[in-house]
Amino acid sequence: MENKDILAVCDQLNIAVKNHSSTITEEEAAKIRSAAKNHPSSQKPNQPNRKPTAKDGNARKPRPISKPVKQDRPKKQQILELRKQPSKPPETLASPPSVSTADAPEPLQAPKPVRPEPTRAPERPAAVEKPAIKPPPVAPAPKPASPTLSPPAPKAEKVLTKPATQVPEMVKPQLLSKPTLNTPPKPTRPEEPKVSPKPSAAAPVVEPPAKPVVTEPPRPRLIRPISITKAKQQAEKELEASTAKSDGGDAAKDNNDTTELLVLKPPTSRQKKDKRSNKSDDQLEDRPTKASKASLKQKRRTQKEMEEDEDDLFGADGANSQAAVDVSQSLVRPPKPKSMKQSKPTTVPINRSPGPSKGGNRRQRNRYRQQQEVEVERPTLLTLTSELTVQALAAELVVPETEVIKILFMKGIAANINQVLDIETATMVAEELDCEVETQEEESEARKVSEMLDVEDLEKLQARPPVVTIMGHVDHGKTTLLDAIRETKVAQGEAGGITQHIGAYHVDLPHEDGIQQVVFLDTPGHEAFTAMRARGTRVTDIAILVVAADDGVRPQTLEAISHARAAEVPIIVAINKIDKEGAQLDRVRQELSEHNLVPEDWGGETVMVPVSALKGENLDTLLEMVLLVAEVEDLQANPDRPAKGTVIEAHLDKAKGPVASLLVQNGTLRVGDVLVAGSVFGKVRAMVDDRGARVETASPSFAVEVLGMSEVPAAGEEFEVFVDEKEARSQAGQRTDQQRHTRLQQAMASRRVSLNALSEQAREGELKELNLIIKADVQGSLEALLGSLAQLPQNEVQVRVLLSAPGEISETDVDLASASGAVIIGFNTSLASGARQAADQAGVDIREYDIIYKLLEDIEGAMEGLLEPEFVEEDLGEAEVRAVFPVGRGAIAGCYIQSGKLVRNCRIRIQRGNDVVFEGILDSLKRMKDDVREVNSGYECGVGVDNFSGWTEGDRIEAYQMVTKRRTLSAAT
Ligand SMILES: Nc1nc2c(ncn2[C@@H]2O[C@H](COP(=O)(O)OP(=O)(O)OP(=O)(O)O)[C@@H](O)[C@H]2O)c(=O)[nH]1
Repeated sequence: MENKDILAVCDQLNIAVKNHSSTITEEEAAKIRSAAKNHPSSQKPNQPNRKPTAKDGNARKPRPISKPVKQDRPKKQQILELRKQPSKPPETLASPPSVSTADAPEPLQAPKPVRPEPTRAPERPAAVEKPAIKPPPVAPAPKPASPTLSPPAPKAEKVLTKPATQVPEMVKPQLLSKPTLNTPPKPTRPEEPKVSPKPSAAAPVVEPPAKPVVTEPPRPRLIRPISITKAKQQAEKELEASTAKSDGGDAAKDNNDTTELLVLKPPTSRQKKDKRSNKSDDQLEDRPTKASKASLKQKRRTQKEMEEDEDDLFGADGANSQAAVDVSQSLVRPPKPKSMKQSKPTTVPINRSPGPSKGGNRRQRNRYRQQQEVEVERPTLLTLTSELTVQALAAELVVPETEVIKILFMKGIAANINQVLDIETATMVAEELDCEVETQEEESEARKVSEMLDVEDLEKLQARPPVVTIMGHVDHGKTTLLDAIRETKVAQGEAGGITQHIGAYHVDLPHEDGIQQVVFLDTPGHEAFTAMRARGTRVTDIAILVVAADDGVRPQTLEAISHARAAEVPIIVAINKIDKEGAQLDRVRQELSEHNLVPEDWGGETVMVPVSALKGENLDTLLEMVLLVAEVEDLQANPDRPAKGTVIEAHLDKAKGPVASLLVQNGTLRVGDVLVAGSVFGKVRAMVDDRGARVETASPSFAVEVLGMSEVPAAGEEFEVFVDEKEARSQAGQRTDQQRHTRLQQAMASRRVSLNALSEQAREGELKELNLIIKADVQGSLEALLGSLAQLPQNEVQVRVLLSAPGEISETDVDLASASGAVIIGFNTSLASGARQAADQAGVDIREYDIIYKLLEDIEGAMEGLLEPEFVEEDLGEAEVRAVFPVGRGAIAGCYIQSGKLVRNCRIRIQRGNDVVFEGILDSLKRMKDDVREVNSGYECGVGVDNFSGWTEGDRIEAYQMVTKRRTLSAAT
């Protein structure tokens, strides 16, 4: 029977077969056999239904043989053949016996009869396809189907399997060309085409979660021939159904095609990874639909077409494709050589994208490493505000503690990591590590420390008088100028003629038909008062720089300029002493210009007024300028609030107790106000203005002397009025504790200076200390003194100030001095009762001074007294040897003393020509025959030396003695 007849029989018997290659069971075969016996076709004589072709060739001969046996044998032969197939590749498997007989005649010649029908095989595909569509859908095989279960029709298989195996090659371009590929469901499950045949499967394209789906590797079973075949069938159905649809539909199909092809690509390791993490069953559900369509499309497209697409991808549609490449490359790593080449560059941006990629991790590591490197960078500038431990310093300098300890050790300082270093020592260490150090005090000294105005004040601001500071070099006439302005003679009353502490004076100036107040701060011009001047600048609004016309710009002039600039206040230059003969105005202007103070006359911006303070010349112009600049500055404050300001000066008055000069910078200070200045609590008992008049209030820019402070506050401290007394007290208490702690640290630091910074000298016994207790009238004087002392050379003798405080010298101070071997220095202060007596009893030296120069001189003297004296040669005389007298084993030199004298037991040097032949002690000196102690010049004498007898006439004797000589501090330096 012919195959189609057999298939017809199968159809009748309801045996599910697709074509002649389909596998049937033994039972089904038996049924078919019995049915076939009755089939009409089996009754007909078997005749070939076509003419033998050339291809058939020699098949003619066996035909007669095959005829007789054909009816008996075909079934068995078919089964036998089928059993051999499973192990063969699909193509081989796909060749059923009937087909193989067409190509190879040998089986036909076998003893078992075979029908010659194989020659009709070429016509079969059409017949095969029909039944392939008709059969009910086969349920998806749960396991990979063995080829024996569903050998495909030879032709159909060739069409399908080839593209299937080539898919990875052809797919890539498609994949790359369409971003929609992000969502391709797997078409490799053709068993489920009907589940979701929607072409809209492309929609998920935009959904990021769909991406991982794309990356899913196709399962091995998905490329089973049977699956593809079924997919094809299903796809054909769908094609038929959709041929009438619109172009849009086609487009959708195209998309699906792409997705279909995509999935067939071999998975990459990353895809596998992604799959593990992202895959979901739901996503898998969608695949069959797309797969079926893809299969269909695949069938319709030739490889050539694919390649054309690929070309298009990287051609006309460059932009889009590029984007697609970016996406898809991250998803799949297709092994496709051609497209790989094209897509290589596009992998770069993907690698750059943030994420947990290896590249990203490396970048993170690099960033971390860079951070590490940044952290390791050492600072080049260090700001030190207070002493600190070795550990803290090491941290600041970003070095190991051992490094700091090593540096200290090399300097002769043994320290551990908890050792506290003073700023000086810390600076030394930092400089060793090439790090500059600046101390906070230096930086902030001249700055306006805190803003006096609060936000609430802004609505109630009123004009206030300017606070003017007069600055300049020593003796350039600051006090005289101020004196001239306020028409008093302050300068004459000052000790030593020098201003020694800040004074604040109010001056009423006629201005625009009224009176304008100006507050002047008279700051000292001596170098020692630098700190105080800086403080003066800190509260000032305008600086008057006094420069003597006959002296020009001097070091402290420059210093004053820098302070004014640091405080950002305008500078008015008063060129003083223009009445003097040596006055050179232009020279002063020139010198100032070199320091960026260019006079207005020369096109600059600095107001310069030539004046004579002594003669009162041109002072009006100067004051006019002050008011003008003040106007421009628009100085304001809020008088309707509790006062806030700065302590200008403070001292202890025997009768009045602590007295503080306060400059009110904002608000109004009233008698009865409770205030805290620094750490000092106070309740204003009385207020006195600069003219000695009692006042009840002090408005902004007013300076008053306040009584009622509990202690002497430090000059330069800010003060603030508190509404609540309790709060004020607690605030003061807190600050006191803080200060006590700081003082303690300073005391420790003072001791450490001698122990640490100078430990090397101390070890060698060279270090001496001069312990001092300094009491002064006011805080400002103390600072000036301490500043001056600090400038004394202390490399061999160290000045240690054990105590410095304003007030009179008390018995307690004497006790302290006695215990520590200190000298008490009193500056502008007096002795408390009993102090002198106590000092006499304890043998304590109390020195009192009212001029700073004298004080410093004495201290220098005391320090020099502590210096180790030096031994120096002192020449005694010279003698010439004129005769040599042998005496026993030795010899006596007969000499003539040419200068000075020779003294017995003095040191002598015997010179012969330019050589020194002996150096030692002159043991015997005789005049005539008598031993004498010394012989003067012009006389002859006999000289004997125990260890030397090799005299020669003409030798010269130099006599000298070693004496100690007191050293000066400058020499010691
Ligand atoms: N010829 C002349 N001498 C003046 C003038 N102004 C000041 N002097 C003199 O210069 C000297 C110093 O004057 P002071 O006012 O004490 O100078 P200072 O700058 O305040 O000095 P310190 O307080 O030490 O900083 C005094 O002898 C003054 O008489 C002036 O305009 N002309």
